[in-house]
Amino acid sequence: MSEIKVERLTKRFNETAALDAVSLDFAAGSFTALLGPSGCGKTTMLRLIAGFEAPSQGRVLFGDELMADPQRQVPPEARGVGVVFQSYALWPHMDVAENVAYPLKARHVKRGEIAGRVGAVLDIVGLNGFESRRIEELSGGQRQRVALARCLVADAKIILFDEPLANLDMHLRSSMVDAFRDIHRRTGATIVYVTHDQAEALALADRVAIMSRGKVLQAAAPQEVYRAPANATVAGIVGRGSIVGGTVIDHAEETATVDIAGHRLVARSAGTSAGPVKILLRPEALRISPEGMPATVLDSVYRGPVHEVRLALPMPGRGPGPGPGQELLIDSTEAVAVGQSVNVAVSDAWIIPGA
Ligand SMILES: Nc1ncnc2c1ncn2[C@@H]1O[C@H](COP(=O)(O)OP(=O)(O)OP(=O)(O)O)[C@@H](O)[C@H]1O
Repeated sequence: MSEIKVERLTKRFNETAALDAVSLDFAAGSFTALLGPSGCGKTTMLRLIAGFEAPSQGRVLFGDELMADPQRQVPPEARGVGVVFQSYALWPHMDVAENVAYPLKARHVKRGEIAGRVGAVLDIVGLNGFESRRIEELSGGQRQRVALARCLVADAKIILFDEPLANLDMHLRSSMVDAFRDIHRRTGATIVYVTHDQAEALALADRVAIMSRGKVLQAAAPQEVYRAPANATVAGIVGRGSIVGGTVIDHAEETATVDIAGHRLVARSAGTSAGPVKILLRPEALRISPEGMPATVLDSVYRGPVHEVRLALPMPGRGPGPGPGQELLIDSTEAVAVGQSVNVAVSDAWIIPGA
């Protein structure tokens, strides 16, 4: 059963639709990341689910129960939803245990039970032994863990996260990614997680909903949005890669032979396609090799384990050489010189639907 269902959900602020007729189901126990550029409507969607905003049109349901339509809204505190924001919103004058216990005290849970539940969630977030620490004595990552524990202690079936790791440094972020995966496993909660960090979204979620301008463009497993983006906008939001023009020579059901700058290769395809198409080539599917698509090195930047190399494809009818033609991005383990002629072997290509 769907734990959360949004139906043609629209939120307008003045003239602009921050959310534009979005329909999406969130299965019980699923972990969905809302991913997209700044201003695309991620936070608005979360706030409508939490009950901090009312819909302009459409509905929010939890199971069969109506939470909100333009006329009626169940107040946030009656929705039984846990919310964790980027700012931790902790009580500075309380210690860790008091902060975490707060939602239970507000509900008049018995003192003996509170201690046990606070201990259990501090264990989950790795803050055992920090019970009597003051908030100001904690690092940013520890504060976020306290906020997480305070949310978990209430045992909500639905937990909403709005960029919870945005204030943390890279090292802490990756350790928190592990903590979130663990929390999802242990609680089985239905999680909706807003981020503009695609690495975080792909690593954490079992489904990624790609948003742009108030719409959900694709909602699918991380591997699917990466390998088979539904359109050019999704391809641009998720992962690195090049989108090049080509022509379909011949097609089967799920593949097609395409011509890219005079070179033929087989690409995956969502259905039959013909004529000019746009093809997505991911850097890891391209390799400099003795044979393959001819190209010329435009630029090379060392990025740790690999050189990120920009290549120019030959212009049709002009032969190889740099020009205002199409470009490829590849990761090369070997250094290459600008201006060098190379060949590129392609192990995977995707014809972008409708592009
Ligand atoms: N209270 C408000 N009043 C007016 N406009 C708003 C309000 N809240 C959001 N908006 C507008 O709605 C659009 C979507 O905003 P939203 O905060 O949902 O985006 P977002 O995807 O979460 O962005 P970010 O990643 O920057 O947080 C933006 O254009 C924003 O300016």
